[in-house]
Amino acid sequence: ELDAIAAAAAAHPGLDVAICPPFPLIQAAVQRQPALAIGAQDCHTGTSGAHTGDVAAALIADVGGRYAIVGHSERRADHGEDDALVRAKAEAAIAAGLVAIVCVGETEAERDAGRAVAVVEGQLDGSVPPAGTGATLVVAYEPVWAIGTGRTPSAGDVGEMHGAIRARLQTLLGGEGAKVRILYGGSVKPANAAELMAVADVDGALVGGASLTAEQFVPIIAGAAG
Ligand SMILES: O=C(CO)COP(=O)(O)O
Repeated sequence: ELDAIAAAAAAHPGLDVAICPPFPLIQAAVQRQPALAIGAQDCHTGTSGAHTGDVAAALIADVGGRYAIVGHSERRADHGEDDALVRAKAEAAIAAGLVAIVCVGETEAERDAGRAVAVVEGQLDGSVPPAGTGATLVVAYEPVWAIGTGRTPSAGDVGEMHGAIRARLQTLLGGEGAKVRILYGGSVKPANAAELMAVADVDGALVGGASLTAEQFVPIIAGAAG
């Protein structure tokens, strides 16, 4: 699968394609496809010390990783990660030379209550590193209720949220906030990728299930390339 994905990435040099496998597979993925960007699904906040089971951002960089996803909703839910911890992880990733992909997104109850934009703005305020730049920071909007469910927000709702995220990033980061790429994630599939990627301020996708097979991920790469 990785070979076919790497070939598709090479065929679209204007697009940044990255694969973020579980920790034990990062080094093997880098060695197999050195030209394909590989990243991690998490990282630790610290640079040294005794933290058994945690993986330092510098170690991810050492084995050739280039990205770290931080604050994924599953980390926030399964491990109680709050905004301050997510920000500390993002800062550690950036300090190690990685690009930090900071995830935000509302639950279904929060959306039903009309609080989706306010919730995401609050997550951005708490988790975006103040020194983030267009080169070091990516934000991924992933509504929790859309992850792995086959459901996606309407293009209108995605546009509203990404516009709000852009505005907040510009408030938080000034001019760099205009350069930070904002990904949409949650049930991105070959059939909906092009439509979602065409929405204003959607600069890419964070793909879960459909990234596991080249059969599904390669058409998403093509859809993102337009
Ligand atoms: O959480 C996700 C990516 O990190 C999205 O997962 P799915 O694409 O499987 O919905």
